[in-house]
Amino acid sequence: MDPHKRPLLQNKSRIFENCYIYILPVALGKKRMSLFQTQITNGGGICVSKLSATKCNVTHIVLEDSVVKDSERCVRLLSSINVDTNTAVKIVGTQWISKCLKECVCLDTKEFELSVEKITDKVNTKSNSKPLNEDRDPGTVKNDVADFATCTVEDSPPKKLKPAVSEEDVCLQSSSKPRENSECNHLVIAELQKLANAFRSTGDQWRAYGYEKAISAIKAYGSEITSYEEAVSIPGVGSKIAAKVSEFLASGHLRKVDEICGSERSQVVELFTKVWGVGPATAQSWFQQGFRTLEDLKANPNLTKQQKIGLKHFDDIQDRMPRQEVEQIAAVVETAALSIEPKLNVELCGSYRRGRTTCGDVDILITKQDNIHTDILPCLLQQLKESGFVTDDLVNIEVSRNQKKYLGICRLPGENQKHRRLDIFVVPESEYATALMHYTGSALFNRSIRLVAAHKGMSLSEHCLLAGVVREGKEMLNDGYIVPTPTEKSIFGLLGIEYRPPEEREHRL
Ligand SMILES: Nc1ccn([C@H]2C[C@H](O)[C@@H](COP(=O)(O)OP(=O)(O)OP(=O)(O)O)O2)c(=O)n1
Ligand SMILES: [Mn+2]
Repeated sequence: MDPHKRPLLQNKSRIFENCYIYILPVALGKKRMSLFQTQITNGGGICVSKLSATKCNVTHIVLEDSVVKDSERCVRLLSSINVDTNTAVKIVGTQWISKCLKECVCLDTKEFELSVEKITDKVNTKSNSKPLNEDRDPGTVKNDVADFATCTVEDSPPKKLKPAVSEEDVCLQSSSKPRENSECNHLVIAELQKLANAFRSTGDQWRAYGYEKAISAIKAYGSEITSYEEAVSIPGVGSKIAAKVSEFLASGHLRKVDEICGSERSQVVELFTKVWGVGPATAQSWFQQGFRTLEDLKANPNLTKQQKIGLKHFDDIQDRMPRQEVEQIAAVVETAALSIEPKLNVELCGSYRRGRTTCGDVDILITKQDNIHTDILPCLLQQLKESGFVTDDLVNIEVSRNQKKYLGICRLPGENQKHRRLDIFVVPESEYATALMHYTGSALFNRSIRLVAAHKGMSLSEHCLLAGVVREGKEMLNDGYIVPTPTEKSIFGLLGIEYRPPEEREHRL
């Protein structure tokens, strides 16, 4: 499925309307449980947390897929909750929810259902042909239901469970081994990242984007992925990448990584594209010409000015800096800017504003009030170069409509300081919020929020938010009109989505 065409959660219709769903927490981790609950609620359904109190309303009981497949275990678990076989309650696997979400409809449960007759038969056989729960002391049944069915994932496991629930089930409820969980996801992510990098360096941006989106989604998901179904249920992970996750879970290995990343060519091309100013085509042609190492490249007479700078500071630029250093660099720029014009607003954006502990560069947004007519950026750069702080220009001042942008390299004064990438953006007051949002990112978040805007007949850029935009395919039939956006919150409001603080913009919407 085209990832751009996948409906966003916010746009999902009320697919679970009239569904009263109880999810059995067994074998579901906290994160997964809450993900399902959120998705059901967003889809207009009701999550029933206490089966005992509302059982007459429950339309669906959802069990983890592995549990549904193990009928013996189902018998044990269901006999400990008060399942009334005479009601039309459907007992389904979690895959039902995943598929409904994926296809945006409330699918028929047949394919995912556990037949109640089948269970009743089994239970009856086990309990000497007596109907479910009939041979049990009503008090015991009540306690089972209270102990088990009211146990939400936040609760600690019931202290004393009746024999109907095994020790194993109790352990699974608390989603054990969180350290191993994240380790396993990290390993999968590392393999997928290799593929993303390889695709990017060969110029296959579309595929690289697909992998990066999936990586971001897996990071956001958090709990251990244990199956293909679970992987594919994560919004942002398509069937092909879910199959890779599943291959890795089964073998600890991805054949595609060997195939794509194993060759000398791919390793060299990937290294070359890390040099600032080098794209996939250039990197490939250098490989073709026989260059293999960064040392080799220094002897290449065809390097551009930017590539020479990128090569000279390669190690420093690759290194991510701590937040404190970002603050020190920003302070130097702010002091210089305010010495030129005290009314300027200087703000840090990029990964720093999103709260990342390390940053690849320093992104500084300077907002200039309409009554300031000084051409700030050239004056600022002159000052920063005279003091020796800015050491190299990568791109001289670029003008885009009302905004100006500078990309370069700087270094803090003092011993052992590294060269760092510095970006400065100067924007007018009217474009402040859209620019702040754009340069805060992340790039993935920006893409997804722009997509939301497009779905609503709007267009969002670093310059402005346009409404009344009419598109036919990629063509703009009507450019629309600018809607004032004084703050970031106003942008979220106009797009009809809940405000997200910068720390929550690491992943797509
Ligand atoms: N292709 C891109 C590149 C950038 N940006 C926006 C979002 C980024 O967050 C912001 C700054 O770009 P950076 O490359 O500096 O990225 P970050 O600051 O997010 O990360 P890093 O720590 O690597 O600098 O610009 C974008 O929307 N699309
Ligand atoms: Mn940055």
